[in-house]
Amino acid sequence: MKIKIPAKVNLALDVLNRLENGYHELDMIMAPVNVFDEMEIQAISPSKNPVQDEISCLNEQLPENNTLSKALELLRETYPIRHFYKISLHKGIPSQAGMGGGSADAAALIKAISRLEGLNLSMDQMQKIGAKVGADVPYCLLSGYARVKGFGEKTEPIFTDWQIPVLLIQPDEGISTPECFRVFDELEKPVHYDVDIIEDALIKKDPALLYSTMANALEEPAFEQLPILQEIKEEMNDEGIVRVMMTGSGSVMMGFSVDEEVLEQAEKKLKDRYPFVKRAIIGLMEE
Ligand SMILES: C[C@](O)(CO)[C@H](O)COP(=O)(O)OP(=O)(O)OC[C@H]1O[C@@H](n2ccc(N)nc2=O)[C@H](O)[C@@H]1O
Ligand SMILES: Nc1ncnc2c1ncn2[C@@H]1O[C@H](COP(=O)(O)OP(=O)(O)OP(=O)(O)O)[C@@H](O)[C@H]1O
Repeated sequence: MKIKIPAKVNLALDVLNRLENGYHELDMIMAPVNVFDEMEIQAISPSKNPVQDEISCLNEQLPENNTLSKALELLRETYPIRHFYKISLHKGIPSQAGMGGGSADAAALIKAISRLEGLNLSMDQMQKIGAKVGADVPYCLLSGYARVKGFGEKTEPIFTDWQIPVLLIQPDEGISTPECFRVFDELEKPVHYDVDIIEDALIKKDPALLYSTMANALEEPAFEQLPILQEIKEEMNDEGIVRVMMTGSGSVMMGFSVDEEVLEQAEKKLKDRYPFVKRAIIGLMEE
């Protein structure tokens, strides 16, 4: 089975509270974007007497304890899984980017194993497993536009078919999510945002309202850690891009303009300056 796995971006991220376990209570709007990982999953024939799953990534080094091995381990602890699997991943979603790459891979694998093993797991069952792998996995299982709360486990679909052009730029350096939250916790006056109004802008498909209200509370701590993000924001503004915001805990910056030509020109100008510069469509899950 071959699967194309879309990334996500955040159109809103408010941090409400620090929870006792060190995690944070969030209020977010997530959306799919047409940047993909590719994954091939095959059951290993019992005639080969397999003793474990074989997970490989063709174009990047994955840590031993990655989101795919974690998802498989949790599935095996909870459900009767009859086969071992050979899984080959090709990463197209940048890492430490705020685009949920590792979480999206885990979500796709949970869905695939449910089908291949005939488990027919419900969304709720899959999200319970997913939440133990990572905070973004429940959203990635749901997919589409969604309001996401709690530490990431409470997901509600947002019904809009808006397709929003965006220019994505990541510098050489990524940002570690725990490190970004650590710096957030040290901020003297964290700012809060009205996420309802951002959701309203999406439902109304109103670019002016969206661009003027969208917000990410992790931008300030991320800019403290990685000042080049502020420079990228200014460079994108200089190219005529009206609104620039970071996704998730960074380090990808998103540039918005209703004039796609502006995004195209900016992409041409900046593509040799940074390792990841890509025009994409938010809301689109196919190529
Ligand atoms: C901030 C976001 O990037 C927004 O999409 C995500 O919610 C983070 O999702 P993720 O990378 O799947 O997160 P996890 O792998 O579960 O957690 C990584 C680390 O991020 C911090 N973390 C994550 C989610 C959350 N609600 N509160 C947190 O404080 C914790 O320090 C945690 O150890
Ligand atoms: N399947 C995976 N794909 C990529 N990285 C993985 C995977 N599993 C574990 N990792 C590790 O997790 C780190 C961050 O992964 P990922 O790309 O998902 O981060 P992110 O962009 O910060 O995600 P998020 O938007 O959820 O915060 C990587 O640097 C890598 O070491």
